[in-house]
Amino acid sequence: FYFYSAPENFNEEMLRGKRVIVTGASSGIGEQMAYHLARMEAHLLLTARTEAKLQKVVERCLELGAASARYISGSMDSPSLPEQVLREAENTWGGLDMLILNHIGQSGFTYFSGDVGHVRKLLETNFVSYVALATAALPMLKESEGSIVVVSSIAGKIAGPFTAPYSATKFALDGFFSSLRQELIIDKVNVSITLCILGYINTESAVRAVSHVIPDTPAPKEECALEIIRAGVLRRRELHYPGSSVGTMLLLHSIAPELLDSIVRSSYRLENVQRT
Ligand SMILES: NC(=O)C1=CN([C@@H]2O[C@H](COP(=O)(O)OP(=O)(O)OC[C@H]3O[C@@H](n4cnc5c(N)ncnc54)[C@H](OP(=O)(O)O)[C@@H]3O)[C@@H](O)[C@H]2O)C=CC1
Ligand SMILES: C[C@H](CCC(=O)O)[C@H]1CC[C@H]2[C@@H]3C(=O)C[C@@H]4C[C@H](O)CC[C@]4(C)[C@H]3CC[C@]12C
Repeated sequence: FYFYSAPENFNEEMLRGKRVIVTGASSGIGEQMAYHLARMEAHLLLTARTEAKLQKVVERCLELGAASARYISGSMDSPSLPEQVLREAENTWGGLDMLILNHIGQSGFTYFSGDVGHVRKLLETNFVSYVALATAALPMLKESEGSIVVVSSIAGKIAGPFTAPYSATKFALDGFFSSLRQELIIDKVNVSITLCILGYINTESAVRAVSHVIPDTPAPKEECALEIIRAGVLRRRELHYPGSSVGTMLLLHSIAPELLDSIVRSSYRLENVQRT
C-alpha cells in the first residue's frame, strides 16, 4: 500500500517539463488535454490522422507555453504507427513520463448493422493500437516510473443500445488494462494505469452523433480534460466523470441492472434513431 500510495494533492507544476504523448489530440477531449498540458509547460507529442488540424493544435500549444510540441499524423489502424510514435519520443526526449490513450475511430450511434468488418477495424483502432502503444511505451515508463492513462466510457462498463461495436472495444480496454495493472503491481513495477470512465461530454462528434436521441446536457470537454490529467498525475486507478451521473449509473447497474436498462431505453428518443 505504501509503495503504491499516490500523492494526494494535484498541483499544475507537477507537469512542468514532463514528456507526454496524447493520442486523438486534433479535436475534442484530446485537443483540450493538449492545451491544459501546454499551459502546465509539458513537452508534448500529439497524434491523430489530420495533419492540418494537428499543426494548428501544436501552434496553439506553443503559444500557451508548452516546453515543446510536435506531432505525428497517421491512422491508428496501421500496425506500424504505435512503434513509430514511441520511437519519436525516444529519439527526441530519450524517455517518456505519461502516455494518454484517447483516440477512437468513427462509429455511429445506431442499431448494429451486422458489419463484422467494421467491428474488426474498430477493435484495431480503439483497442489493439492502445495495447501496442502501451507495450512500446512500457520500457521508458518503467525507467521514469510514469503513467498510462486510458480514456474509456461508461459504455465500457455498462452496455446501452446503439453502441455495440464501440462498447465492445471499451470493455476490452478494461479487461486488458485492469489485468495489466495487477501484473505490474505483482512485479513491483511502479507504472500507474488510470482508466477514465466518462459520461456524455460536449465534443462536436459526440453531440452530432447523439443529441437527436439523448436529451441530456453533456458535460464540458475542458473540465473533463483537466480531470483526466489530474487523475493520471495522482495515479488514480479509475476516474468517473462526471462523478454524479457515472457514479449513479454504476451503482444502479450493480444493484438493479434490469431497472437501469429500462430507464436508459425509456430516456432515449427511439423514433429518431436511424437504421443503416
Ligand atoms: N465525447 C463523449 O461523449 C465521450 C467520449 N469518450 C471517450 O473520450 C475520448 C475522446 O472522445 P472525443 O473527444 O469525443 O472524440 P473526437 O471525435 O472529438 O476525437 C477523436 C480523436 O481521434 C482521432 N482519430 C479518429 N480516427 C482515428 C484513427 N483511425 N487513428 C488515429 N486517430 C484517430 C481524431 O482525429 P482525426 O480525425 O484527425 O484522426 C480525433 O483527434 C474517446 O476515447 C472516447 O471514447 C468517452 C465517453 C463519452
Ligand atoms: C448516453 C450515455 C450515458 C448516459 C448519460 O446520459 O449520461 C453516453 C455516455 C457515453 C456516451 C458515448 C461515448 O462513450 C462516446 C461515443 C463517441 C462517438 O463519437 C459517438 C457517441 C458515443 C457513442 C457516446 C454516446 C452517448 C453515451 C453512450
